[in-house]
Amino acid sequence: MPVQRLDNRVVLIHPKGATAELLLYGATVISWKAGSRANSEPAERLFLSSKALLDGSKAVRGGIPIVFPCFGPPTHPEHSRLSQHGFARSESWELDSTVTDNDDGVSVRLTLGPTPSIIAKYNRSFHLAYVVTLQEHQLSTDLHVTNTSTSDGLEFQALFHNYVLAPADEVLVYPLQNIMYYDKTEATEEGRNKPKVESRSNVDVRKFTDSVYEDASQKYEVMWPGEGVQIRTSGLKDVVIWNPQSEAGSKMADMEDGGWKKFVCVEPGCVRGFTNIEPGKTWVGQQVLSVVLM
Ligand SMILES: O=P(O)(O)OC[C@H]1O[C@H](O)[C@H](O)[C@@H](O)[C@@H]1O
Repeated sequence: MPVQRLDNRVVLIHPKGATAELLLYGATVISWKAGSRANSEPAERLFLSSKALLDGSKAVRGGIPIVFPCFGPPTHPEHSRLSQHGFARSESWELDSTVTDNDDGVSVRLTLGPTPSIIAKYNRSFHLAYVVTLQEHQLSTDLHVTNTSTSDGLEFQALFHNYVLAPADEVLVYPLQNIMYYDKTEATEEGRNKPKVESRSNVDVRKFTDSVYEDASQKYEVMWPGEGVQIRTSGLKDVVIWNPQSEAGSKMADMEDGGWKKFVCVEPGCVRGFTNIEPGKTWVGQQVLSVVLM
C-alpha cells in the first residue's frame, strides 16, 4: 500500500523506495527518506529531536511544522489569543484523501477547519488544505488557505519550518547575498527591527542564527560536503534561517543534547507583514524539497 493510515499518522511509500511520514497532529512531516545518486538507499533528510513529543501534547521539535496564521509571537490583533507560530502545528488535522498514487508520485491531502478549540482562540472563517507529495528524490508541500467568509478579508502569515538534517558546522545556504534581513538574535527591539543586508555569498549557522530574509530568491541551495537539498518555493516571498546553537538550544526541553549540531532550519514563508485573502478566495504557498543528486 503506497499510502498507509496508521493510528495517528500517515505513511507515504514511493515505488522506488522513498518514504515520508506525517503525523495528523499538526500535519507535521516527521520523516522524509530518499536516496541520492551516490547512494540509492533511502536516507533520512529531516532532523527530528529524540526528545520531540509525538503524542499531540506539544508542537513537534523537528520535521516540517506548519506555521499559521502568525509567525513568532502574535502581533496582529486577530491573533492575540494564539501562541507562538499559531495553531496549525498543534491541532489534529483530518486525512481527506489520496490525491495521486502512481509511479511518478504519491500524494495525500489533509484538512483543517475551525474546530471548537480553534474557534475559542481564533474566530475567523478559514479552511486549510495541505497536500504532501512524495517522488523518488523529492518532497513537495502545498498549503492552501481559503477565506470562507463572504464579507471579510483574512490576514495571515504562513511558513514551512523545515528542519533540514545537515551538519550545522559545515552547511551553507545560498543565494541570500544582498537580501535585506532582520536579525532576531539582536539583544534589543531596536536592533531586531533594524534591517541588515546580507553580505555573505554563503550563509553558515556556526553561531546562533535567527534571520528573517525579506523578499528572498525563493530558491535555496542547502549544501554540505558531498550532499545537499534544494528548496524551491512559490507564493512564499520570505525565508528564515535558524539554528539555536547551544546558546538557545540547550534551554529547549524537547531539544536533544547537541541536537543543534544536526540541522539547519530553512523556513520559506510569508512572514514580513501580512498576506490578505479576499472573501471566498484561496491562497497557495508551495515548496519542493529535492535531494541534490551528486
Ligand atoms: O520553539 P519554536 O516555537 O518551535 O520556534 C523555533 C524558532 O522558529 C523560528 O525559526 C523563529 O525564527 C525562531 O525565533 C524560533 O525560535
